[in-house]
Amino acid sequence: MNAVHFGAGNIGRGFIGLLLHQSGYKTCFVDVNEEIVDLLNEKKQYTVKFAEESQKEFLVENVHAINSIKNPESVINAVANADIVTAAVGANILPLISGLIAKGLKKRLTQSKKPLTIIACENMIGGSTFLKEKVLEELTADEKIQFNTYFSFPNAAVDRIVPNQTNADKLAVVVEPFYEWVVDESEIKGTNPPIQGVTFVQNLEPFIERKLFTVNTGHAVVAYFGYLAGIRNMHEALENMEIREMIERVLQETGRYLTTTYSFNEKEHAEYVQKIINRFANPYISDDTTRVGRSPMRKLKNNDRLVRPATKYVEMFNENPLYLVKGIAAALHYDFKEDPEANEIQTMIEQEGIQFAIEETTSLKPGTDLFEMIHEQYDRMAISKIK
Ligand SMILES: NC(=O)c1ccc[n+]([C@@H]2O[C@H](COP(=O)([O-])OP(=O)(O)OC[C@H]3O[C@@H](n4cnc5c(N)ncnc54)[C@H](O)[C@@H]3O)[C@@H](O)[C@H]2O)c1
Ligand SMILES: O=P(O)(O)OC[C@@H](O)[C@@H](O)[C@H](O)[C@H](O)CO
Repeated sequence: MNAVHFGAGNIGRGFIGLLLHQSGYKTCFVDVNEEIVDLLNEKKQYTVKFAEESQKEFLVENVHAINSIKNPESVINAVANADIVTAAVGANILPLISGLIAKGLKKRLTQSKKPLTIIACENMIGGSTFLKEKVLEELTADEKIQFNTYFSFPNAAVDRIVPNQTNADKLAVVVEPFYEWVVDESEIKGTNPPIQGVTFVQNLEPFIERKLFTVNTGHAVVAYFGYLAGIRNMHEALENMEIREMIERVLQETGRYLTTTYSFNEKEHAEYVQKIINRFANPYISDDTTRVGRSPMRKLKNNDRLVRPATKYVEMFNENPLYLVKGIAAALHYDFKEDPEANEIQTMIEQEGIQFAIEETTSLKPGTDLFEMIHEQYDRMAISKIK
């Protein structure tokens, strides 16, 4: 079986690539990073090591790679002949890979009518649907009908902490042992792709919201408060008692929303939360607050990990979630110079003011309680010691 995976980065190699290999696929990685592409083609294998006492190691074999800038035709052929297509490139990059996927799928239809599943493994709600929309933009009305008959883009939730890598071996990846990959099977045409370790569900919404609004909301809040306190490492941030309290409170707010909306039992959810906080504190992983806080514009969007649970909380309980609001204000203060989106927000605040920046980043409207609270917390943080 042949897999094509876009994005040979941390999650691509350390999570998706490993599971595809363990399921018997030969994986073709597609990437724009010349060094990684060349190394994959030279070695045809790499190692994945667990960040735990045992340091268990796995060898991922039968891999190669295509540089999509230099060899777009090869990518088109690979997609045309694939048994599964996956991606973990980042939400903002999906529109950049959609053109090649569309061309690959068009070519596939000229040679076979075999169904194909394409899964975007990004931290976002509706990642595969978004990729599908971008692919459909490349098609005629007739082609769209054919695509809808043969190709599935099921949404997915993926969970495994893979920090930025600092290994001498550039292909090796250190990952936490925990993982969860949940795929919406209600969208799949034909049979579910055989991937070991994937949980197929009929309704993904509870799973993606639970993951994004617990793991990623908690992670983001620790990262932004850690950064503002001058801390560069996620462990150290969690050792700070104020930040520890902040994450517990934020996850109580998202937990209240999640357990009220879905059938998660409160006790089990509390255990899920504690497990996640322990994962963040895994001493065998060294993760940067600036990796976890990366791309604050994306993280502040109204359908992402901070603003969406906050708006849902207000809608559901008619109360304001103070700690989520503090997390949003901290994200607006995040000024890491090497992060283009952080710079964009800081420039916007300097040139247009904080009101404009809140509206532009979160799409919330001035005058609403949530908007005014974010503004107030932002101002408080600006004069408090933390900044
Ligand atoms: N790292 C984690 O802990 C983790 C966990 C779950 C989900 N995710 C999600 O997985 C996705 C990838 O994250 P990551 O941490 O692996 O990032 P990463 O930066 O390590 O990997 C992204 C890869 O995509 C490649 N890329 C960029 N533009 C491309 C293009 N046009 N075509 C093909 N490849 C391209 C990059 O060169 C890089 O190798 C993100 O959406 C992230 O939110 C990450
Ligand atoms: O990848 P992002 O930028 O959406 O979020 C940063 C981290 O929270 C994220 O990568 C986690 O490590 C991951 O989602 C764990 O499953």
